[in-house]
Amino acid sequence: MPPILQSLQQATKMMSRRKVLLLVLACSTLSLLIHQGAQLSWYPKLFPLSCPPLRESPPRPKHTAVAFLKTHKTAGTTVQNILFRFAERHNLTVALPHPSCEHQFCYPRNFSANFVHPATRPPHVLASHLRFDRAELARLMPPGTVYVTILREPAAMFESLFSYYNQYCPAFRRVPNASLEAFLRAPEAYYRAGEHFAMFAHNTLAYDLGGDNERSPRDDAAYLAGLIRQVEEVFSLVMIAEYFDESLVLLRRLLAWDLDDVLYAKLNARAASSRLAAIPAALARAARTWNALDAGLYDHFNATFWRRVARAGRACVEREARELREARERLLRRCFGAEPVLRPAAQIRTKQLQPWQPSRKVDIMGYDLPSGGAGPASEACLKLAMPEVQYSNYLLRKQKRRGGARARPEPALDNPPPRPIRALPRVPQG
Ligand SMILES: Nc1ncnc2c1ncn2[C@@H]1O[C@H](COP(=O)(O)OS(=O)(=O)O)[C@@H](OP(=O)(O)O)[C@H]1O
Repeated sequence: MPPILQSLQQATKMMSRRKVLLLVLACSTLSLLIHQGAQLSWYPKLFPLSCPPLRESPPRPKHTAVAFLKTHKTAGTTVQNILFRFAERHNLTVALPHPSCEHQFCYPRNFSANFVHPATRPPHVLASHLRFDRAELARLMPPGTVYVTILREPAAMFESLFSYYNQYCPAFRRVPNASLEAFLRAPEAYYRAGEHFAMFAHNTLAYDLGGDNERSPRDDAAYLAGLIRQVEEVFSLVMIAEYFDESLVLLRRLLAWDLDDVLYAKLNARAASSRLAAIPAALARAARTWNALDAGLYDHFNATFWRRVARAGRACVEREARELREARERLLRRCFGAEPVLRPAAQIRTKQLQPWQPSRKVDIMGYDLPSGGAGPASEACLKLAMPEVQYSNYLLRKQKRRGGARARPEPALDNPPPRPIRALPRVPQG
């Protein structure tokens, strides 16, 4: 036996059984603390990898001035729904588009504060689609507004855009058999910069962020770097759709909200039959090459996201994300029955919960309330699963009533935009 083991054996013999037991107990407690991140006040100082306690003392007040840039096909509707419900619970004003902008702030035009319905000004919260314009948002939002947004892996996002906007975007309509592969094999054959809704077919993230979606980082690396810098200057948090729960943990910490404030139901998801089960690697590469600006933005902010998670303490963020998932599952069961399922619009009886369907070829799923649902709990459940169009209309009506704007006719916009995509749910069959 090596000498070191011999001396260890001797030392052990010298200790009483009780001391050994105490040592084992102390080691296990220490290991448990490291893995579970127990919320003891001395814990963060002792283990710098952990995160600050859940309950801050003295508690920071919840931050209520929030502008969420709702980028396209990035889980933005789910985030918007969280913000709408938070605003309602805390009696906050939500900026909503003028009716001639439909439920978007006249996208794809650059945002203007004039697109905001007067009955929804001055707002605390803004969360509807728009093309980012820093100065115009600063004109509208109160000082101290926290700006947040969300990005999604560009190949997955492009597959979603291609399917969702297939009937609206001319670049996609030209492609034979609505084949994503055919488009990505020769995008230039179908794409015309500057035509209607072209931004849904090329670097949509960059466009939504107010950038020039026709720039190529291959020819102009400085442009991407500049766009990243501008985003970093304004946005306090860039969430990542693939890590949605972790993103919400960072969001609720940034805003000093409770975990309950960020519970959600997944909204605007396509049915499995309307999506590619997996994007082949070659197709994903082609999607990233075509959307190189978006790929550069995503790669950068995905990296900064994980640096942020590390700063908050990865174990802590994961633990909170787990708590969030558990609380969310309990809430979904309470609202939508023992086995809550996403259903196609045709199977949703509650009209307010039928999601808008972009075409006959794409099914967007939603939840339904169990029959006979009534009372205040079901009101909260209704809002939890309410699609964007219905929730925006509901909030506008409510805020107009609150502002006493009922009797007045809608003010006209000076320069009304072309009508955006029709925002009506497809009539359910049967
Ligand atoms: N929580 C959560 N986590 C991950 N992904 C989610 C989540 N909620 C929604 N989604 C997916 O986001 C897609 C819809 O995005 P948006 O709501 O931003 O679309 S829209 O631009 O408002 O039409 C849509 O993607 P596809 O199904 O691939 O189309 C949703 O499935």
